[in-house]
Amino acid sequence: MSAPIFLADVTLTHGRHPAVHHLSGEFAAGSLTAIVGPNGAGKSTLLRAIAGLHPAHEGRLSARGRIALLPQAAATDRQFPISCLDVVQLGHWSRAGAFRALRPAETGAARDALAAVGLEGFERRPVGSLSVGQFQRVLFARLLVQDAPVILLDEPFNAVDARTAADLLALVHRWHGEGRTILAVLHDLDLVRTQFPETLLLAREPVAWGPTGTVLTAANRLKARMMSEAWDDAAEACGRAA
Ligand SMILES: Nc1ncnc2c1ncn2[C@@H]1O[C@H](COP(=O)(O)OP(=O)(O)OP(=O)(O)O)[C@@H](O)[C@H]1O
Repeated sequence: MSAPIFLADVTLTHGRHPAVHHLSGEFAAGSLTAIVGPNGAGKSTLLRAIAGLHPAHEGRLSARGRIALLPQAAATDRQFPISCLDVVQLGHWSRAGAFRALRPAETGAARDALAAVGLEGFERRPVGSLSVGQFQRVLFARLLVQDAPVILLDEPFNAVDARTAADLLALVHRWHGEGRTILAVLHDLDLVRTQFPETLLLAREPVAWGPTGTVLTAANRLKARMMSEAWDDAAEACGRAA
């Protein structure tokens, strides 16, 4: 089976400023990959590009099939008055469209998803009233409803307690067992070592990509740190080609 996500010499920029340089490779179907690297390494930008939310400045990025993205919690505004059930039901939109009413089975699936993340009885609660961990559970319920073959998670376990992280990680493993392709941006390297078979170490340029044990070596991590210390945030794209 061909890879659902394929990148050939991809460069991503914000305005003229580079965020990801010259990334080539593929995420194989059914793979479970951690994306790690220093702050500002381009990890979120890469996920958004794969999700089709950020165009490639150079190179070719192809992503096949439906893709579900869990954005970083800090990027999510939940001050508007919307219930947990409504947020989860938004997961149906890519298939139902914005204009037809949801079928009873779809509402049922959203209720089941809330129950599956431990939030039975939270259907009518406004999301603004939830704790950080409870809201992250709601977003995972929305991913369950999206039922996408490719799932992108941006720092999914940030600021959640150990029990919530364990429950959400179990869902990630369930999705992996179902053959979905999963990419997760993570900072906890112990978690990556024990739970994620593949890793991409990014420092705007790729440092290493492959089996986690071969990527997270001391030498590669030092290289990533040195590359991040050498960043010139005012640089124009694209340094290597210039
Ligand atoms: N909307 C934006 N406009 C301008 N520059 C941006 C924007 N978003 C990100 N950048 C810049 O692009 C670079 C990569 O940012 P990105 O958020 O992808 O990094 P990251 O690896 O996800 O970082 P972190 O671990 O801190 O979340 C950074 O220098 C950042 O300042």
